[in-house]
Order: sequence, then C-alpha cells, then structure tokens
Amino acid sequence: MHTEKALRRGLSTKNEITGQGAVLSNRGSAELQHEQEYLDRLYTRVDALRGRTASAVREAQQPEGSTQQARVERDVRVAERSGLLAALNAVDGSLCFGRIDRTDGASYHIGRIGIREDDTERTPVLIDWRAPVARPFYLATGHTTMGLRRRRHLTTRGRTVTEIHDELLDLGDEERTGHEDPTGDAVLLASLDAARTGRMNDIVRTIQAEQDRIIRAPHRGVLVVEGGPGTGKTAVALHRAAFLLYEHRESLARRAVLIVGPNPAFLAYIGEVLPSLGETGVLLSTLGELYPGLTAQGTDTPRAAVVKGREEMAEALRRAVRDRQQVPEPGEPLVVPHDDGDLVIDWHLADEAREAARAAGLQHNLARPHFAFRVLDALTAQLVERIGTDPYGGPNLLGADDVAQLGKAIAANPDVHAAIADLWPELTPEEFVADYLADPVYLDERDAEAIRRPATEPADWTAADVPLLDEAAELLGVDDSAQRAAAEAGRQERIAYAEGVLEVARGSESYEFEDAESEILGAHDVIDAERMAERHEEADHRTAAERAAADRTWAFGHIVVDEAQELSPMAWRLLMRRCPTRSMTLVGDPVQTGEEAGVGSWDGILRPYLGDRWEHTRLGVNYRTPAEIMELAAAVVRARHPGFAPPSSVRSTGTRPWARQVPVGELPAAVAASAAARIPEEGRLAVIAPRRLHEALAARLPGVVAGGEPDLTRHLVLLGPRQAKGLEFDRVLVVEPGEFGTSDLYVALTRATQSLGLLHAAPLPAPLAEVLAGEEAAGPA
Ligand SMILES: Nc1ncnc2c1ncn2[C@@H]1O[C@H](COP(=O)(O)OP(=O)(O)OP(=O)(O)O)[C@@H](O)[C@H]1O
Repeated sequence: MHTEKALRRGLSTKNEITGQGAVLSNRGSAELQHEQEYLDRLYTRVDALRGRTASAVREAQQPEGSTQQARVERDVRVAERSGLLAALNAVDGSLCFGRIDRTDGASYHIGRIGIREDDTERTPVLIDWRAPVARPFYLATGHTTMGLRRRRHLTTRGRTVTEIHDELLDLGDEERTGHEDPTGDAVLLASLDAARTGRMNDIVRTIQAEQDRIIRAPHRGVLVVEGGPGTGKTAVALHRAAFLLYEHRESLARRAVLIVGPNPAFLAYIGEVLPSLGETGVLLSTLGELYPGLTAQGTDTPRAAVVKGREEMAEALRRAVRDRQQVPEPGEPLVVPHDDGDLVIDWHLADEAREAARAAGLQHNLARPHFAFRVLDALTAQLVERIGTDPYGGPNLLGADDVAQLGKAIAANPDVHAAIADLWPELTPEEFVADYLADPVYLDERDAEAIRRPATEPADWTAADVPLLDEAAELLGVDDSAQRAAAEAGRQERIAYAEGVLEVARGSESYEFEDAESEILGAHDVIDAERMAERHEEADHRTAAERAAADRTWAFGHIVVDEAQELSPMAWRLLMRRCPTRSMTLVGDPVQTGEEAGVGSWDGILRPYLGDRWEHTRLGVNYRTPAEIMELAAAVVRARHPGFAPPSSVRSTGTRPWARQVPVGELPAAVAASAAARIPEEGRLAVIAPRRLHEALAARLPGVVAGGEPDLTRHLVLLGPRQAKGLEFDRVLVVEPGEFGTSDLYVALTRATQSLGLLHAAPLPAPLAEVLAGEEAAGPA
C-alpha cells in the first residue's frame, strides 16, 4: 500500500522525491516511446469521438414526440450527450495516467474515462478508473498482488508522456524497464509537494487504498467520512460522487448530485475536481444558496445563527403558522356590508370553518380554499335564513336557484374576500419569515431577542435564514393550481394556433398543388397540431443540475456535505428533505468544528432521520501538512484533550515552523514584510489573521482587499480562520494566534503544505510557546 510504504519509509525529504534518473537506458527510452505512441493513438480516438459527439448533441436537440415522457427523454439524451462531450473535453491533457500489467499477460491502460476501439469487438483501449478492472491499480500490494506483476504511473504534460514510474509487485519478476520506483510513492509525494494553484486537483492518479475503499463503498445510504485535517476527506467525497455517478449513471444523472460546502470560496476551490473527472451532473452550493431565487448576503451574530439553527425553531414556526389562522374574538364579530344585508362572521362560524380546514391535513396555503369555502357556505346560509324565512313558519321560501344566486353574489363580494384573507391569509415563506423575525414567538425571551430583526424591504437574508424559509415553504405550501391552469391554457392556445397554421397550409395546398403535386406530403400529413404546438414550445435543455438549482422541491440522487459537522439541526432538516432516498456522503472533522456551531455528534445529527442505519468510516493519514507543522498543531488540541491523536503526516519537509513577536504597533508592517519575502512565484501564500486586523493588513499587502470572498487564485490571500476551513496553501502566516479559539487555531495551523510562520504582538498560546521554545530566535524573520 503506498501510504503504508511512505509511512514505513519515515519522513521523505524533497530531494528524495525527484523523478527519473538523468540518463535513461535504451530500454527506458523505448518504454517512453512506446507509451507515447499508445497515448497518441488514444488521443486520435478521443478527437474522433469528440467530433461525433458534438454532432450527436446537435441531433439530440431536435424536438421529438408529443408526450411529456418524450420530452423528458429528449432532454435526458441531450444532457447525456452534452455530458459525454464535456467529459471528452475535460480529459484533454490528462487522459491516461496509469497501466497495470497482469501476471496472465494482459495489460490495461487506466484513465479518467473509458474508451473503446472502433472495431467490431469494441475493444477497450482505456479503462475508466472507476471500473472494477482498474481496481488493482489502487489496491494491489506486494503482499496482495491481485494478479498484477507491475503497476505503472504515467506522468504527462499536455499530450506528451514525460515520466514513467514502475512498481514491481511480483518480486520474483526479473524484468526491469529502467523506470523502477523502489518505494512506489514517488508520484504521490511529487503531487503532495507540487505548488498549489488555488484550485483543488483530482487525486485520481494516486488514490490510496484506505481512500479507495471509501470511494467505492457499496453502501448506498448515508456514509460518514471522518478524519483529521488533510486526510483527503474532501477529495474522497468528490471522487465518491464521481464513482456513484459512474455506477448508477442512469438514476443519478437524472436526479443530479448536490455538493454542499461551507462558503463560495471553498466551492470555487473544489469546483474543478468533478469536471476534470468528466462529471457535470453536479450542483455545488452553499447552504445560503439552497433557496431558489434568493441569495443570502446578510450576516448573523454567532448567537443568532445558533438560535436560528436549533431544532426548536421548527416547532416555533409551525405554531406561528397556526397563529395566522385566526377567528374573531367571541362577541366581536366581523360585519361585512353586502347588498342583500350585512354578513356576520362570528367566532362560532369562523372556528367551525377553521377546524374543518385544518382537518383536511393540508399545508396552510392549500387548506385556505377549504376555509374560504366553508365561510362562503355559512354566509350564504346566513342570508338564506334571513331572507327566505317564512313568517308563517313554513319551509324556507327560497328555491335552489335563489340560493345559488345568493351564493354567487357573496363569493363575488370583495369585502367578503378581504375578511377571509384577514382571518386566513395566503402567505409566502418570505413574508412569513420576515414577519416572524420581526416578532419571534414561542422562544424564550433571550433567544427571541438574539434573532429579532425589523422587517425590511427587500429583506437582508442570511444563510441561517435559508433553512427557516425552507421550513416555512414546507409549512405553507404553494397553491400552484393557478399556474398549472395557466400552463395548460397556454398549451391549448399553442395547439389552437398550430391547428390554424395547419389549416392555412391545407388551404394553400389545395390552391397551389391540386392534382399536379399530389405526391408531395402536406404539413398535416406528417405532423398533428399537438406535436406542432410542442415544437413551438421552448425546449428545456437545462441539465438536471441546472433544473435542480431552480427547484426547491427537487429530490437529489445523492448529496455530499463537506464540513458537515458545522451544519445546524435546521440545516439538516432542509438537506434531508432534498434527499428522500437518504443517499449521502458526509465528511467532517469534529475537532475542527467552530465552537458554537453544529451538532455534537454524528449520532445526534443522524439518529432522528435514520436510527442507526448509517455507516461511519475514518481516514488516518494526513497528506497535506508536513510532520513538523502537525506536531505544533496537535499540541494545541492536546492542551484541551490530552488523549488527542492527530492523523500521521505522510511526509516531512525538514522545515520547522517559526514564530516572531513584534511590538503591537509594528504588527501590520511585520506581516507585510514577512509576506513580501515569502510570496512564492509558483504556489500560494495565505495570511490568516483575526478579522479585526484585516483592514490594516490589507492596506499593506499587495493586491489584497479586506472583506468579501477571497480570490484563491492570487499568490497572496488574506483570510479569517473560518474562511480558511477546507483550503490549503504552500505557505501560511498566522497572525495573532492567541486570538483564535482552539478549533479555529487548529484549522489555521493545518493549512500549509510547505511552511508555517506565526507573527504576534500578544503572547503566544502556551502550547505553541512550549513546542516552539528555543526556535523563535533561530527561526527566519
Ligand atoms: N491520494 C492522494 N493523492 C494525492 N493527493 C492527495 C491524496 N489524498 C489527499 N490528497 C491531497 O491532500 C490535500 C488534503 O486533502 P483534502 O482537502 O481532501 O483533505 P481534508 O481531509 O478535506 O482536509 P481538511 O479537513 O483540512 O479540510 C489535498 O491537496 C489533496 O489533493
């Protein structure tokens, strides 16, 4: 296993992971030449496929069929072929990265997608990394060879093979290629050591065995992936999404996969991983973007976010919705003037109507018509009673027609409708939540105070409001009968129009083509009005992910949640609604949880929805943070949790973290000087500092702006510790670490792939001071 080897080998240094020997043997160059020729053939095939797929997409876009089903089929075909085209485009430049040679003589090239020859057998020439045949590439070891004698890693630049690394699995095998990699981890270590670009790369060339087992886990329900910083949780979750899309293409591509990340910068950071694996049916979103039509840009105090996130909010909202279903006080009836005499809505009448409407068991807006009908019926009865009573005690004098007439008049009275709307208003989630937050009820006074916010227009929604809006939408329901009726009316109109068009065509045909051209088919011979109407309808060529983004009630095929430990119970309610099949991959690290956020344990999150029907897995090797830095970071957590065991770093750089104290007034200048000396030509430097210092620091750091979303593609980035979650940089400067809480500090210290420095005016937290003792003076300034 690569990882174990790397660990057994101890700490590699940069020099140990260089690539090929300077001079390649003849055999070595022949191997390179051979692989180059193979790659050339693959690219010729890819280019041909690309051309063919592009025309297939154009073809599939032609409308066809008159039924809803046919339309769906067409959209799916377009989406599939477009997806295939996108996949073919995405893999350009990194198509093939490996080869396995089996002891039975068979040999397979492994790549990002699978490709077959254009022959009658459709011979596979490139195996998709997700196919079972490729699995030994990731799992085979000298102990368990899985039928392999050799594993080969190919490194390419563009369409050129630049390096080969061979790992011999059958030690009895005498054959040598001149590209032997005795430790088998050169490619992994080179990729861990490579300069960062501000965008996460896929790890498909070097997935490790413990990661592979999670990526391909057969479990289709909820899988929790836990692990310390840099253990590849995010990478594994994304590759699992790609694997599931491959395994269950039919169902998942139609339903799309949702990936939820903590903030837009993080989503931008991971956004290229799945496309590089040829997958497009994926929607990346923060929680604040999961309510279509609204972008949450406001901010909450930490306390407000906590209160809004509590499970109790669901019950508070439910009761607040019921409160919007009112009746007049006893003895204070509503009196509605009407031509045939005043109408009286008293407590008794309204209460009966309300109970009947509630008994329908529908959401507020859908139950509203029941309430309205009851009230209208009761008011009609009231008038019938008053007008039609026989003074001599006989039966009511009004006939059925008179009663119907009275009922119509009442139903047409706008004052009656205004009274009904006062008692049982139709509500949008936005109005309802804005009103609720202006006057929060069913919470204790301190909690209510924390979230109270005057209703403004437009409302300044926050990410923590999104689950409340979603909950409100569930409680209120949308009475879309009017839209559906309008859509059907539109369809009928198009059919009528098409019939008119065909009529005109028929008329001109009889005029122009009579007898002479009777062989020519008229429009009506090949198409009926309904199909023609459909052709005038705008085709919906959006991908499933695009449609899902616009539809609050979309049920995703799979959901990946990164930094899952941060989500509130209300956020979980929203996500569970979005995934009725409960097929999810949740990744997180409880040690990195912001103190006030989140749910205490996975069991606490999941039990209400799944009981114990979920699986838990753990990753234990840190691929990002070098051992020297990890030692420092671990000391911070250990000071609080003495038994804490950090993930083991897969490598060491030989560069120890350093710290420097400066007078408080000189801190911004010291940070600027340190940053200037360390901005890498390739790669990224992050300054992670408390928010209160951002303006002063931004003024001195070139190209840096305080506030807003950081641009991770710049060589120098300024971040708060929470913003740094999930990200990584070559070099990191942490400013005033004493101001961070334990988990924030742990996050900040574990972001670097190469080097870490601390700059501070206030004293260092004790655990850091202890580990660094003696190094401060010696370290570089
Ligand atoms: N098998 C691998 N091959 C190459 N690189 C890897 C591998 N596994 C992880 N990495 C790299 O290690 C780094 C950390 O991975 P990732 O961000 O997924 O970790 P994480 O567990 O989500 O970390 P954190 O909890 O700090 O957010 C990334 O650069 C990732 O590409």
